[in-house]
Amino acid sequence: MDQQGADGGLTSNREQIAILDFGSQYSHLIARRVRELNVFCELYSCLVEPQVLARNKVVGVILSGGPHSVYEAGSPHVHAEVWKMIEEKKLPVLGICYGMQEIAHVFGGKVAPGLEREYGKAIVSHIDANKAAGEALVGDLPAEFQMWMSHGDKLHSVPTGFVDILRTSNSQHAGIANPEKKMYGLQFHPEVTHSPLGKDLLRNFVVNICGAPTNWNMLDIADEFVREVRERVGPEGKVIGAVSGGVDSTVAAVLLKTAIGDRFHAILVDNGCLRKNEAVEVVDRMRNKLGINLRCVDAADRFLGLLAGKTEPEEKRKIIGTTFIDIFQEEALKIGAVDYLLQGTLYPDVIESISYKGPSAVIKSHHNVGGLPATMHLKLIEPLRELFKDEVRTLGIALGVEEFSVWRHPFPGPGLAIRCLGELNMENLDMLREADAILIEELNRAGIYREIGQAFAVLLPVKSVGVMGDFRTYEKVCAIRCVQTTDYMTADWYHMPYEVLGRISNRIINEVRGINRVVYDISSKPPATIEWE
Ligand SMILES: Nc1ncnc2c1ncn2[C@@H]1O[C@H](COP(=O)(O)OP(=O)(O)OP(=O)(O)O)[C@@H](O)[C@H]1O
Ligand SMILES: O=c1[nH]c(=O)c2[nH+]cn([C@@H]3O[C@H](COP(=O)(O)O)[C@@H](O)[C@H]3O)c2[nH]1
Ligand SMILES: NC(=O)CC[C@H](N)C(=O)O
Ligand SMILES: [Mg+2]
Repeated sequence: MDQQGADGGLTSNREQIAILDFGSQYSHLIARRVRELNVFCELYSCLVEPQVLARNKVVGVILSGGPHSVYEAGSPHVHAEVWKMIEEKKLPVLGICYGMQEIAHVFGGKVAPGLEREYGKAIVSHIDANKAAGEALVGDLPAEFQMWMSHGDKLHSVPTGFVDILRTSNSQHAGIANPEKKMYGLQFHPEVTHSPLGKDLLRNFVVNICGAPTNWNMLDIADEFVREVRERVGPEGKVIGAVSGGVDSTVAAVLLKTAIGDRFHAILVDNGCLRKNEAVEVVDRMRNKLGINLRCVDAADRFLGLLAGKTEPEEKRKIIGTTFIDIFQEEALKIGAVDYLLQGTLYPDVIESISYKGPSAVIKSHHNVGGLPATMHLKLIEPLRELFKDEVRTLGIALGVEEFSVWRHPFPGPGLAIRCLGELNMENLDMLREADAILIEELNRAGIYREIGQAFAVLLPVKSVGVMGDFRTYEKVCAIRCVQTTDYMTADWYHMPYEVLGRISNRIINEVRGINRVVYDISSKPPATIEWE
């Protein structure tokens, strides 16, 4: 299990590939690709201190791309002590784009602006005279292959001890190698899907050249976690956990229950902003299907009382966030002698706070992980801290969590409070609950629920005129939002078949009193966000 050190660095006891992030938009993708090879890796800031890396069992290093130019004053560079460590431990290094330019910069090559910027597909071929030098990295790739480029700077001469191994029509230096030092550089991005053989190339580096173990597999992780929790909590210790019925907290709860049985107390808070029948269904599923000791705290009136008259999205979130924690602490006191709190933090949450770019601007307050109040004395248990969302899903399946829970779309903690725009009241929330239930039912009926990353209805604080059965109506507008996404950081609107859209619209207008118009949201993220508030 990862632990956060005093200097903010992580410590893990697994052999790993360290990815140093120079701020590329693809850095997370490098991590994803390496994980898909069943190899454990972690993302670090490119400015990582040597002692942070030294605490981990690093078997190889990947330098990511980045927006800067190595020759500019103030551009980021790997710590000299880290380079020293790499050389002393003879760690293999793969530099990608800026990463290759960094290798060139450090080892005496020349990097300068190219005549043409190069974005998009490029055909890469081997440099036959240096075949032996590139053998370990690209020896098994065909004579020509397609890779994705995204750069403006270029290598004008190779660094000392390196030779060119790959070229494109635009550059003699598309790939460089120093096989003695096991150091390689690539001008292109093997991590993106537009580089079809990129995964083979990465496998050659991490598995063959670095010798990283390919044992990152979800069942082993589960066993390891269960052992660690038993040790940490001891034979008597109790743990409480906030469990929403979403995939993250469900998988985390199953792990805790396996580790300590009924000494794990799961709590579902009904904040009045859950979906139709949700509290009843989650309790039923958790207790009866998964055997988890879960209690529902009905706090709908308390939340709605505090939210009355509030319309500003961030204010709504803050009220809900703090009230969740208040309830949690009250429940911990009732149970008594609870030392630990289970959280469903995922790896992307951790990455956000360590990336080179630093924590991004706060768009929505949920992005602030670790915003727990100082008055909270519970110690954290975060079993999913090393995992990406799809790894959590794989783990859920391996642990026998039913498909329904595993594939559920994410549902935000503040729930319908941020989908009922403007002022909240029970009448509007009930309207939204009905519309949302119809939407989800129709997506399931059409067999397209799993094609969509997230789907929901939004109740707009807008009225429009309609005509129903010869009467004038003046009622609310409901927006439907369906997006396709893998990481929820970017998203495209889902191109929903017209017949399904038609059925959803008809049913909502006919069946939900108070709504007389349905519109479909066709905004991507960015510039929109997934939620409306
Ligand atoms: N109604 C709730 N009752 C108790 N805990 C909750 C509730 N809603 C959210 N939480 C807590 O907040 C955490 C973050 O919520 P989040 O929605 O990101 O995760 P999730 O609900 O587990 O999964 P998903 O992202 O798939 O919805 C949850 O893991 C859970 O611990
Ligand atoms: O637990 C949460 N608390 C929140 O306050 C919150 N706001 C957004 N989300 C979820 O985050 C993902 C990205 O959403 P946005 O594009 O709207 O930022 C989407 O999956 C959103 O549903 C939240 N989750
Ligand atoms: N994608 C990158 O890493 C770009 C690196 C550098 N800024 C260039 O334009 O060449
Ligand atoms: Mg949720």
